[in-house]
Amino acid sequence: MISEVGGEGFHEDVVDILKQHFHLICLKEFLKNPVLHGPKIQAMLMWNYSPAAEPSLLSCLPSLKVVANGGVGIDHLDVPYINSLGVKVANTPGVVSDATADMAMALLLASARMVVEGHLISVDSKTTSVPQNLMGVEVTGSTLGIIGMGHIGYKVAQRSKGFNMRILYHNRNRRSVEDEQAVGASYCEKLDDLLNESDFVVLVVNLTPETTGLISHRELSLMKPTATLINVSRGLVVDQDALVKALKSGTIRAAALDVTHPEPLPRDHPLLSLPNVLITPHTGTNTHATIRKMVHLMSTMFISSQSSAAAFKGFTLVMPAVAVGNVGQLAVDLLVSTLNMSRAGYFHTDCLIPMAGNNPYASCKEDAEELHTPAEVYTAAELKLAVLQIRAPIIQTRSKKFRQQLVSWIKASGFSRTVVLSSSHSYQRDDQQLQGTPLRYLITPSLLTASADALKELGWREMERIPAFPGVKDADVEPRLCIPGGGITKGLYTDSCDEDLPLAVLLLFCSEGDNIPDAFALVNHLNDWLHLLDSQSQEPNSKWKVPTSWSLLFGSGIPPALF
Ligand SMILES: O=CC(=O)O
Repeated sequence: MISEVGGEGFHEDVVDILKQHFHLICLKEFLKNPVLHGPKIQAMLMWNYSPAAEPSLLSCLPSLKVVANGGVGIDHLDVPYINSLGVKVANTPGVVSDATADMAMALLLASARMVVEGHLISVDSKTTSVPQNLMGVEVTGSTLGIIGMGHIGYKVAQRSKGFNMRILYHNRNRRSVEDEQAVGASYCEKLDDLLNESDFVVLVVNLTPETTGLISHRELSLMKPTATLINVSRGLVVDQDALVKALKSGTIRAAALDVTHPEPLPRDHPLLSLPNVLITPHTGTNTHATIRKMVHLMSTMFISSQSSAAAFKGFTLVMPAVAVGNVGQLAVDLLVSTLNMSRAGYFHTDCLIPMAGNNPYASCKEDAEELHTPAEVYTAAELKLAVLQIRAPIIQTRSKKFRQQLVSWIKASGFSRTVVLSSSHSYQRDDQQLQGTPLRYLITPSLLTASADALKELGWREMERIPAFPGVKDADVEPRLCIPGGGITKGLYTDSCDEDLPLAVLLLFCSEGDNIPDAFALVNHLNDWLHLLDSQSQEPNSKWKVPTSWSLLFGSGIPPALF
């Protein structure tokens, strides 16, 4: 259920994504016959705070499983109450961060340089001369105080570094020294110090009981009279009456707000008539690219391995086989990291050794604390690409079951093709496999039809079938496919042939050891086919972004002092 298409609901531009995944019903339609529709609704997708997840509505939705919020802030949701109904709450972190940080910078710059005032003068029919007294304040080299150094706050810092700003931040937890150094930010344990010293104060906190009214009379009075307050978090973080007073009396220079309380403000609200306020209507995430990412994340988080909905219709799936040197997994790591893929969900299976760990692609401490599991699905919607990363060994006796689960999920999800990245023991190569490239492919008949031309152009080499008894050419016995060390590769390929599944295997002969160069070789090979990264680079490996977790790949090594 959604509130509506257009108006205050989901933008027309994203409805195609929703329709790919759901049978949509709008609130108005639902309300015409709640008894009929109620039991069918499994997900409520909120946009712009609606439909409101109120008891009167939720009680009509006995089959509801998830309330998914478009946006990261869920302060408008009573999460314990919703959970008590057996309903999960989801939001869209990560994908909103860039656009929101951009908005913070837009407000900061516009307020500092009086962009809106300048525009109004420029288009005013009475303007006859260029005003000399429209004076802004300098951004470059000034001091920025970021309150809330989460994902978005950190991105504000990254941007401000380019303006040569001195960056202070206040956060519940101090970030790592590496995070601080990367953007040149200094931690202010005391909020008061940050307020005292900053020329621009940006609010990027979540709204919680602790942050409600965080900026009130006392805090504003600590700020410089030349300072600007920028708010991209929630209106209630600022005591608006105190802000009106501070702006009127010159306690601070100006405020630039993407958020207010309420939204929009009553038309006679004093903030609206102050000359030193810039207000935008909570449009921090409003870019076509970002709303599509948000909606895609909201949609794909529901996909279950049991689901029969073709959730990834037309997508290419790339997945590793857990094989020699984990080359496939490392190659998939490079894809997720470089393409900045979003985690869309988990592949639920009882066939992998259970494990959990930190986020392997974390770019900051906060991200690193996210828990990750052995089989996760990531997507890059624009590229119609999904990957299933597998991080644990398959339980030996469950290999067949795992393959069956994979095949049925791949089929149900509607992938147009699957590419398995794999490897095989170098030392077990057959004579004919010893020369030339160590890269091989396999392709199922149903994918061959679609890819024959591409393969011809690539000039790739197919994995050779080898005689059943090495050295003995027995015409009665068909040569066999043999992938030593390849894990489920052979089984998955054979199952896919039987099931008519469009699947290719790209594999590399290699040995256990430092398999990073092998991973680059395999992912570059994949890229030659799929053109996921087109950047021309002299050094083919440098176009890939190495995930942070790779620094832990080989332990801490042998102490150099030994040599
Ligand atoms: O306000 C925007 C969000 O919560 O993502």
